[in-house]
Amino acid sequence: MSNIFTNPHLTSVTPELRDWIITQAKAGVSAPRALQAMLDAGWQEEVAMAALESALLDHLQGGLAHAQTGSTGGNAQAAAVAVAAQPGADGQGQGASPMPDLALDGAPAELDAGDRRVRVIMNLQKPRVVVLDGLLDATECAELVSLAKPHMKRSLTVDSRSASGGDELNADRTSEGMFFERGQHPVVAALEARIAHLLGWPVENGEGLQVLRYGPGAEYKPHYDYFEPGLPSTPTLLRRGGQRLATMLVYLNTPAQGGGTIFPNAALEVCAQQGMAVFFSYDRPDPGTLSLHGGSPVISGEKWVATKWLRERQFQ
Ligand SMILES: O=C(O)CCC(=O)C(=O)O
Ligand SMILES: [Fe+2]
Repeated sequence: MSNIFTNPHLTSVTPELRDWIITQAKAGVSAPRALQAMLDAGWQEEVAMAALESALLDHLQGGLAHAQTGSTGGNAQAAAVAVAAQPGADGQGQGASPMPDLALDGAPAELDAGDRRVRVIMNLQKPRVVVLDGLLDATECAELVSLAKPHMKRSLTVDSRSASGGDELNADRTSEGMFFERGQHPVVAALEARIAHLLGWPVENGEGLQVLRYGPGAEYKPHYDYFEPGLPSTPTLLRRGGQRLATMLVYLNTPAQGGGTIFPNAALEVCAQQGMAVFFSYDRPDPGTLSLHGGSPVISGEKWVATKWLRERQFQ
């Protein structure tokens, strides 16, 4: 099990480690807590301290000409506090970083998805949730289900206690699932291209499409899709393209009863209807985005969905 945190010879700050440290600071995680996560993951204290200090100071010097961090050897905790106090890091969503989003200025009834038009059903600002209709047609939904069916396995979630970011069975998630590679079939590629077109976000920044099946009683309890700062598994997960920023969930069938997607902070339930999709985004890995969501239990029938998670950078 080798990763950026367990290599005892690592003496320089990699871009992934730097991003992870800065993400921690922006999410309000204190420098001592970030340091502890690195120590827990097996880093030598001097190396971890140096990485923390240099990443935060570099970041401050690049983005914050007026930051008062003391001497050039100023301590990392002061730097972390200064970063966390910046606009966009305070839960107000003012960050300059681009986000995947839909072109909904002017309240259009339909959006261009490249090879088709999709209808806009609902547009909520906070949490950011948009419901679309017609992202897939019934034939495409059925094709995705039949391509996925032979490969379905009990869904796993990331084991947050493991620095390797391994998967584990989770009682909160009683669905079955599988992942396609990007572009693995024409119908997968078509959906990926539509999502990229609608959101202005490169296909390459998307994780492989995940298909889930829920039988009667199965559910996915409320959770966040972003990788929680400070957990041992997070640095490893962030290496593959940075944070998750948004989710596009497409309903591949219409369950007879139950199986909607709930957003408890908005008291909202999006009903699962074949071909419709719910998009939601989270501009920082923080509950303040109100992006808590879950798949409510299927009462009768079954539920099939496809999930596309969008990363900050190219997912590999
Ligand atoms: O099935 C649903 O409605 C939610 C699925 C979900 O939250 C996920 O795949 O991350
Ligand atoms: Fe989710």
